[in-house]
Amino acid sequence: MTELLRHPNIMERLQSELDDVIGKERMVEEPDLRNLEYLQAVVKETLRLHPPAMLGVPHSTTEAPKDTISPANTRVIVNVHAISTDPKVWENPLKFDPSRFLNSRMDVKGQHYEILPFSSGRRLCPGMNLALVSVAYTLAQLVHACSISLPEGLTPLDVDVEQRFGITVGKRNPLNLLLTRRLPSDVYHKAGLNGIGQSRIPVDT
Ligand code: HEM
Repeated sequence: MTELLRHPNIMERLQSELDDVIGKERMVEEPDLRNLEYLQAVVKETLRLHPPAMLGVPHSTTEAPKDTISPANTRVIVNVHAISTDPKVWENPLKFDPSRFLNSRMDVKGQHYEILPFSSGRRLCPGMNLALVSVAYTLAQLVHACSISLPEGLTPLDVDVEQRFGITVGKRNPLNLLLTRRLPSDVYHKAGLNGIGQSRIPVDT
């Protein structure tokens, strides 16, 4: 959400994909996710530039792996963030640009070693599929059902980007947003979301 507020053109493109694919007469549903190519690209680009587990979980070798110089019992910590922002692999690596994942086979599921937000191999995150669906679904519903803007007087350049480092990385300070309805009232009513109106909601993502 922070990157979308910093890049209004990307927010607009995402919103227009949602309007094209879903329309404005109903909410996003889970089966829609596979038809939202740009949304999936936004999720992948977020995991590339802001992997929640910047440093993977430490592992150690039980025996010396073939063709490597590490002896047995070497502790290995993969720098996930360094891999997915490596300038030898990624053009403009620090730029938030979801379109780099359009028409690309590159995925985040541990098959492409250029981007490993869920790690890879037998200790791959077992919550990966749940996480990918939950993040895409939540983002799609928010962006489709709400116009999301900054509090009055703030510009995209003012959006706070400070991070809090720990086992996982998150935002240091909550994001202040203004959410307003953008679909006809009966759509919220049918979804049981009558409470959505015009309010400031801190979002910690
Ligand atoms: C965007 C969200 C998530 C990211 C980026 C993420 C990433 C990771 C990473 C990098 C690891 C370390 C893998 C390794 O040992 O090399 C991991 C492990 C793990 N994750 Fe996730 N995860 C996410 C969401 C979830 C969810 C939703 C669940 C459960 C519902 C989950 C459950 C686990 C568990 C149980 C492990 C330990 C697996 C093991 O040691 O074998 N994760 N995750």
